Amino acid sequence: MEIFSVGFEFWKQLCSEHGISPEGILEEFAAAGSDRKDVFFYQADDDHYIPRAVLLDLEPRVIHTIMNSPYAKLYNPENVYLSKHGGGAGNNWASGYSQGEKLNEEVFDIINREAEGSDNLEYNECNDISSGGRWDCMDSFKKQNGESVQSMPVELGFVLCHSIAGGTGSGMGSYILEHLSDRFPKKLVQTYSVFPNLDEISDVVVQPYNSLLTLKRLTECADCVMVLDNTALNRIASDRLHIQNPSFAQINTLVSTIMSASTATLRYPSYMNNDLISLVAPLIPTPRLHFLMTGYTPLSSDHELNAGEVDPSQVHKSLQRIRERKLASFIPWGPASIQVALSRRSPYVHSSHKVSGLLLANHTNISSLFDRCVQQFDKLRKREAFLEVFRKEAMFRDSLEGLDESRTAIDELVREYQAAATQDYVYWNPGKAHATNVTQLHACSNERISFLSLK
Ligand SMILES: Nc1nc2c(ncn2[C@@H]2O[C@H](COP(=O)(O)OP(=O)(O)OP(=O)(O)O)[C@@H](O)[C@H]2O)c(=O)[nH]1
Repeated sequence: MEIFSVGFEFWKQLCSEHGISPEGILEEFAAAGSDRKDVFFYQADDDHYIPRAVLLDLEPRVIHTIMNSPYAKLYNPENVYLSKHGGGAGNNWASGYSQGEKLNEEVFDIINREAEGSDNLEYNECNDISSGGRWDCMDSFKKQNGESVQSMPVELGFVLCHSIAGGTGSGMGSYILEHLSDRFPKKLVQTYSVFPNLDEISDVVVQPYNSLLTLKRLTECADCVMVLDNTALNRIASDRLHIQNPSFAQINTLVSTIMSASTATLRYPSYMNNDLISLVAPLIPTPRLHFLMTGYTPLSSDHELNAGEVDPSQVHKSLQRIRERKLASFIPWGPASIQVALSRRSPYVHSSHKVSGLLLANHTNISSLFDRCVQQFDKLRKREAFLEVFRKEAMFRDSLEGLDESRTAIDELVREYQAAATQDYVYWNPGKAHATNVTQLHACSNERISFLSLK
């Protein structure tokens, strides 16, 4: 199974939450719903919904799997793109990137068509691209639902879902990411990026090279990266859910839960966080430190079961307590930022938990993940291991500078996160050595918790 399954699971989850059948038909029981199906789907006719998605791949296997599944008719066939070459990227970032360059026109024709279509619509949209190597491009409307008298400003954004370790999602993904931010400089680019499981020996030997090359683009070209860490997800599955050797299908169930919960306030709007910008802006006070951690919990104590809906005033009291008692450490150079967004959730998907919560945190400790990636890179690079596959591609034929620049960029990112945990971060200058004693750093964060309550 491949990473595309993450995007596929996401769409399956959205269909079930909005009462849309695998063929894209709105179920009768969902016809009167006040949810915003149009955030992630367009309406072909009264009861037919199509995902705002572009699926791209360099080899046919996964797209064929989808086309042979009950969801074959869900997607717009013009938005499913398979390279004619069909040989994949061989787990090589450079191959994925250079194929992205060659296919640039065809791929961006599809993306542009989606984006233009969105602008022409009366209500606003936000685009989305998902899937490792294959990108779903979804324009998400922020059309106010029927009762509202106000119309919202038109806004377009992209969400990309990919892996950083293989060849297609990382290499071709990097190419698209660079050109997306060039072509749509004012649009928000958010990604769901799958990080490899560093606890196990990967059969992708060049994974550390692929990862740093992609991380550099994620740092420079994305506005917000949701880190989906396979190491952490595997540990959760085995330690907390007691699943020995979890499969990707099991991991992807966790991932699609996080993805759907993190888009819940867009799809079930309330008074705040109902567009992508207001969702991520409070979490990201400085532009490069935009890698977010997620946590999810079904809260199921008796108290919650009897309490029913979350009382916002109680939530705010709890937050105040956290601040007053300093139960969490926050960045010392800015206000302690912890927010809660309450959201409804789908009435069509049964859950035994009355309340569940998604945590989105911008935590300086994320730098330890990048640091591990740098260390893995160094181990290979020092031995000059597996460089010949990169030298085969024109961009690395004469020099491996591009590879080493990525290492420098991520090392700098790690140092910036470390500096952000100190009072004098405001004076931080990437070019200069920072006089921080790393051992004295403590991790701090900016947090947002979404409580999804049943209504
Ligand atoms: N969570 C999750 N991770 C996956 C899945 N499939 C692959 N991965 C991880 O993603 C990385 C490789 O990504 P792939 O999707 O196989 O690679 P690709 O982007 O298709 O690139 P090529 O195979 O070179 O064309 C590895 O770190 C895998 O552990 C999946 O279904 N779920």
